[in-house]
Amino acid sequence: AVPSLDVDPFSDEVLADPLPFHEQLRESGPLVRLERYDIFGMGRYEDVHAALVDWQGFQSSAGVGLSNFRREKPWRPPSLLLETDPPHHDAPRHVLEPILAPRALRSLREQWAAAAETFVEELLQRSEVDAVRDIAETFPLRVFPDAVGLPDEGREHLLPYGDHLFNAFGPDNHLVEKGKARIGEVAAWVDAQCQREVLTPDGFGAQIWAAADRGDITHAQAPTIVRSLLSAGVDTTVHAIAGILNGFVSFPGEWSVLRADPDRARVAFDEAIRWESPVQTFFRTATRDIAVAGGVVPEGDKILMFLGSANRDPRRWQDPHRFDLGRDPSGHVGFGMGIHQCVGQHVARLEAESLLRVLARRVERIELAGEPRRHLNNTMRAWASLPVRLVAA
Ligand code: HEM
Ligand SMILES: CC(C)Cc1ccc(C(=O)O)cc1
Repeated sequence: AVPSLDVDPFSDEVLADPLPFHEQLRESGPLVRLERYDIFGMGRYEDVHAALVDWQGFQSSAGVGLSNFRREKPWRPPSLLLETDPPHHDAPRHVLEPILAPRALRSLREQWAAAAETFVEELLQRSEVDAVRDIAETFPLRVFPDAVGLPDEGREHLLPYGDHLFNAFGPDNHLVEKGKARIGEVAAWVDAQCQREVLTPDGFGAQIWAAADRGDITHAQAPTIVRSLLSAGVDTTVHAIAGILNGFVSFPGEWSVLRADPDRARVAFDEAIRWESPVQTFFRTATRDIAVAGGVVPEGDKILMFLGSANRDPRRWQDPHRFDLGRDPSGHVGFGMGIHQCVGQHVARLEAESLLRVLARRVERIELAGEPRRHLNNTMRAWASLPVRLVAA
């Protein structure tokens, strides 16, 4: 029989420190019933990986949150990538892939390297900063909206939009409630930025509209695909960069490793995604009674995949809790896996790498300078504050 746990994975206590629950989940078995929400949970790398790559058995079009779109109306029109399955998923994905591919980001590499130099120069005017507010939130919000092609005003809507979106993948708890008051106005602003006339002619957004002109997607689909960039591309990178800095603060020896070899900035990013897993969880829905390791998931049931747990599963990773630039982090599921694997991961990597290379050259040591504070979110592993001292090289 499938073992069951009565723990609430979306409780403040588990969201603040999920590691004990992840251990309990992995040790209970490959498939576990989470009674609190009448769903299944998977915490081991092998089983999460298997479910992620089996898009026929575990679908996305019923929603990747707790809410089943077959039974409840989504709070916003579904994404044409995240919340679709083949064949509907194919065209939007094939439009975004070349726009966000490494070779398409070459000009951004130079622009973001220069932006990082300017940013770090400003940063080093102060010796103590908050790594969340002054680094992780500031740099991405300075470079990414420009790359999409957004106008300057109103960008303060982006973080609240993402925060509510990621909360809304979970149950309707106090975290979702707190976003409801403003989300109407915030979502209206985001939707307005996806219209062709507000986007600059050379950004990712304009390239999506150009794909509609070519007939690769319809003009009706274009704004929702632009919305995907604004939904997935901000809070994720902000919390990932905060997570990387937390990694270096928690394992100071690793900063010396990076300074000795700045080319390690790329592997540092992926090791940080594995270790922190900014996107901790999301769901799939069984398309039929499906036999998996540990039991059968009935058709229509939701499966919650714990990426953060899979990325620290001792069955897959040696010394999993150690942030280690010497390790090969490839294969981590922090960007998902399979046909929905993060299409923006190269943009995220470039953002982090641009920043890390300059910090590694200009900053000799990053030290904790106060009590870190968690930012709770149903899906994201995030910091509210991370006071640090930057010792200039
Ligand atoms: C460190 C930063 C990021 C993390 C951790 C992250 C994580 C993820 C994960 C786990 C998925 C898979 C979702 C699923 O399988 O249901 C995903 C999908 C996606 N991501 Fe990212 N992401 C990041 C940055 C970005 C950026 C910068 C963009 C846009 C430029 C982006 C756009 C997308 C889109 C559009 C999808 C849906 C892909 C599909 O369904 O085919 N992400 N991301
Ligand atoms: C980890 C994923 C849930 C992040 C994400 C959010 C939103 C979208 C979209 O297409 O709106 C895509 C990906």
